[in-house]
Amino acid sequence: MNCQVMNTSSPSPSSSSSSRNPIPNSPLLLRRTVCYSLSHKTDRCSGVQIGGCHKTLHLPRNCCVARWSDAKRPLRYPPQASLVASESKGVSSIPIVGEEKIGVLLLNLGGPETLDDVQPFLFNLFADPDIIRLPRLFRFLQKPLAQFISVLRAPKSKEGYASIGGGSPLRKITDAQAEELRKSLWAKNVPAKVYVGMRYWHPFTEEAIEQIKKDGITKLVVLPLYPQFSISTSGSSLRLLESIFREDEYLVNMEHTVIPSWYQREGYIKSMADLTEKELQTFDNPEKVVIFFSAHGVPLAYVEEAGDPYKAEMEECVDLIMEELEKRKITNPYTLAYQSRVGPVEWLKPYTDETIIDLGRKGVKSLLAVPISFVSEHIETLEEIDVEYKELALKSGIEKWGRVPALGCEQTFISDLADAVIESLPYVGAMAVSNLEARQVSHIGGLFFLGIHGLIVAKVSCQ
Ligand SMILES: C=CC1=C(C)c2cc3[nH]c(cc4nc(cc5[nH]c(cc1n2)c(C)c5CCC(=O)O)C(CCC(=O)O)=C4C)c(C)c3C=C
Ligand SMILES: [Fe+2]
Repeated sequence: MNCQVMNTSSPSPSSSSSSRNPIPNSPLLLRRTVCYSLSHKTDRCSGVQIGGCHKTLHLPRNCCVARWSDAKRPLRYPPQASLVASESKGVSSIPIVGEEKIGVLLLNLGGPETLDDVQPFLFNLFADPDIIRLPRLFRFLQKPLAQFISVLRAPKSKEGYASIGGGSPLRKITDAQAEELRKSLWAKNVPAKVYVGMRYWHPFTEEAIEQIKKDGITKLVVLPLYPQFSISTSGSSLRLLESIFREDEYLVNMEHTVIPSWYQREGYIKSMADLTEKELQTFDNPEKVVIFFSAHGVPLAYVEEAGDPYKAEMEECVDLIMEELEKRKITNPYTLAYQSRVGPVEWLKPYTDETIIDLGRKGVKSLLAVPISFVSEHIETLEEIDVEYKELALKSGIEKWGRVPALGCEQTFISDLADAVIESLPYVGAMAVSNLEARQVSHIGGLFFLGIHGLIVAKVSCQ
């Protein structure tokens, strides 16, 4: 087993928010330091110890975690391996690099494809202990509770899905992203096969894993399609993967790298800034538009009690996009709020609906909504933002409403995801043509070895 450990301590991103223009008296985004610096590592591959947090982790030997926070660190390339495609560059051929067969597993939430799927989809979601977190003693209630809540919520959910065409577009879009990512990897001389594994609907993660085994993949890059990490999204999918891996001899011995979050990547930030800049031009007075970042919420206890880094990552992400816009002389006022709350508990604040009303009251006339936690269109962009929040905004005195589209298959974004994959493959990274090489930046993504569970614990315990 070849292991490599790099110091990935993550410096706070430089910023200049003082010169920007957050909205007065509204929830502002001035925080810029993110914790979970998994920074002091011992250089061992088996039972890796990670200090710097208040917990020590003992982790399996064949899993790496790639972080993207320190793009200026010296590059350490392991010995080069030659890239050989197994067959012609066809979709169906299984990629081989040297002796390796490379796979990329994209993780996403999944969505009901028909209205009949809605209730069973909701059951799967609410049966997840990372979505409804019950005390250990009450875990036996998880499934009955999931059944009860899913039946209760189904009519409202169905109405939403009916209004966007009778089902979620998430599968189609994720499949298209997978195909574009595959093409981009091949174009960069990394012949990899790309799989999609959904958490709550088809194609389930278990199905993707079966295919990965059938294909004899030897190196796997796990890439959640959530830019920011949350216990409820990437965390849940990684926890599931961990349990699947633990019980399977093939998987236990397969090298795999996890990319836990990637909101700091230049390509992602640039793509978000590009789309925002373009949409601002559709307003009569672009400089007067309030840029309204709307992220999916999580219950407050996730952040305050369980240590979910989601809020910190979201705030840093917004800062990075605004910094990029500022470089382009775009210094609009902006704010961040959280949408899509479910149930009676308190969620991350400020809430999107309350913030819209507040902005209307303060005399804001033009608003550009930027969906920030999603990379695909789905019910929360197409229905909640485009219909519900737009209607609320217009009622609240906002006259001009715009919305930045989700990234989907946007080219810079997909190419950057491909680079993220390449940089997480040490033996491929040396040979592949990623933008990183073109920029002559010394960095392979900061690899360190960590188990998936360790990752979740580490992410959470370092808050
Ligand atoms: C960053 C993204 C997301 C976070 C964080 C998240 C947390 C979270 N969600 C629920 C409850 C529901 N989510 C639903 C759908 C849904 N959620 C996300 C993303 C995040 N969820 C996506 C991409 C989707 C799929 C949309 C689609 O097109 O199908 C739903 C179902 C829809 C509805 O009825 O509103 C529920 C319910 C909780 C409780 C939670 C954090 C604990
Ligand atoms: Fe959700």
